[in-house]
Amino acid sequence: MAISDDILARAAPVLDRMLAHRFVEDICADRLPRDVFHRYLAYEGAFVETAISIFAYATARAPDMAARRWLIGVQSALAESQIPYFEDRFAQLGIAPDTPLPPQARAFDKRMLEIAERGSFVDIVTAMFAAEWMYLAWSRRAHAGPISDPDLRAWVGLHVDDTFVAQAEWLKSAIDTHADPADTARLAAIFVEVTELEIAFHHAPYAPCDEVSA
Ligand SMILES: Cc1ncc(C[n+]2csc(CCO)c2C)c(N)n1
Repeated sequence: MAISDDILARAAPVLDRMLAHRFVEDICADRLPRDVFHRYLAYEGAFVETAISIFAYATARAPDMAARRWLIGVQSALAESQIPYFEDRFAQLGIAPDTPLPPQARAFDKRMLEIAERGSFVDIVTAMFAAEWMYLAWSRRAHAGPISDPDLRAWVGLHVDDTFVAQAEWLKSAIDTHADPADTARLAAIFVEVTELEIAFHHAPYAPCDEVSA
């Protein structure tokens, strides 16, 4: 079995919990409250900025030029198109760019950055694989159904388009190319930990009063 598939198999219970998350179920049933979506977008904007740094660490530790080139392309796309997307949406929807982050969103950002600072190339790639693979899975499911809010529809659409699919698949195959089978248990633990943090992250916009106690 490919190492990436072994990781997915070992992480199946937590991955299934994320895919059955209230946030995902609400989008699939076209009933995600607008205020929840807008708070979520504010937390997301902060994470996309963190993702630029995460990919910068991955670029620095990349084993070859092909990987470096790919990762530089990812950083460029995040800086040149994702960040402007958030700036534009925040302005249109009246979301404050400095919306305070709840503890769960801060914990996710902090731990992802920590893995990037301290981990090996495959550790970083696995953390981002965890973050992207489940987005692809739930976005495909959500995209097949009706989504009334055009902004939410566009957001889900971003995660089923060819660019995002290629990115998630690149991460998966980078694990298979560069990881050693002896790394599997450590990488599966990273995948599980990141997915647990994702579950908490997606719970946060439902409980904005957590921001007060932050
Ligand atoms: C909390 C959170 N987790 C995962 C994703 C999926 N995702 C979409 S773009 C991107 C960064 C660069 O490819 C990632 C990880 C997300 N958006 N937000």
